[in-house]
Amino acid sequence: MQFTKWHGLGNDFVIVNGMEEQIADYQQQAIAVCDRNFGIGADGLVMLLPSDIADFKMRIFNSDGSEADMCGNATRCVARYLYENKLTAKTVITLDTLAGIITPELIFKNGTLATVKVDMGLPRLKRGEIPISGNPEEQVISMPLAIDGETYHITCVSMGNPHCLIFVNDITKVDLALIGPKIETHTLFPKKTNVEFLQIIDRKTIRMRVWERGAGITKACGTGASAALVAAVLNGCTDRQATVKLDGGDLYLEWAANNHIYKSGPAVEVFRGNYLL
Ligand SMILES: N[C@@H](CCC[C@H](N)C(=O)O)C(=O)O
Repeated sequence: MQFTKWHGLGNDFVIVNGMEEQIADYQQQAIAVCDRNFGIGADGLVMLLPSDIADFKMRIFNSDGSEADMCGNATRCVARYLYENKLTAKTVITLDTLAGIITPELIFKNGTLATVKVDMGLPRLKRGEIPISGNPEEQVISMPLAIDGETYHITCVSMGNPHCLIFVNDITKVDLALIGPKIETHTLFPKKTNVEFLQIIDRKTIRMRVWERGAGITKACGTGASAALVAAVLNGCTDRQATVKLDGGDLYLEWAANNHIYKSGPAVEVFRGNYLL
């Protein structure tokens, strides 16, 4: 199986052109290739497939084999992969995902790729859309949640996939590996959730660390950074444009007047190879 290894701020993916490669079971393949000892090593497997409603279909599988609805960092990598491998000549590419049509745009300056800007679509705030148990019409903004004797104030946002965001005064004091899985698998979240801790630096800067559903601690999360901006605005902490500083680097976010979230950042190819099935 021919593959290419990419990352967006250290959130890394094995990208496979599913229009060329035949894979019997994507979930099993994701577990195998993502393994950092026995496989290629990645946070997720991205399959590129044909679509009737967009330029391409993107499917993303977490390292535990579960399929995710969307992946913000992967969309930037996929756009650059498609363009540089001449699978499209377009610089604005539509991707059919389980979260709807997502549109990355390659932005060049003086002939060199400067950034990839992604129209991440609309944030969804109702419990029923995220999903969170309880009244499906309600929003969850700074709701107290007690775990192991500690009370966290959670704000929940879907960017096609679920995010539970928690503001803290000092992010270095958060034991993400301990608390992340407890919130991910809490009974409030019927489809589990991604978990983000946020420290507000100023009205234009957020520091974020993430525990991802199905992948654990990762260096960055594009849907999570998008949800972080929404949560920060809803809690009155930042303006509608902010930099989200992740362990792997910075993403630039805007919650625009059309209510869409726009996210800009890098996409890097690391190596190509032939995986022996
Ligand atoms: N790293 C991604 C999100 C990947 C999917 C997530 N773990 C889920 O299960 O929802 C991003 O950059 O958005």
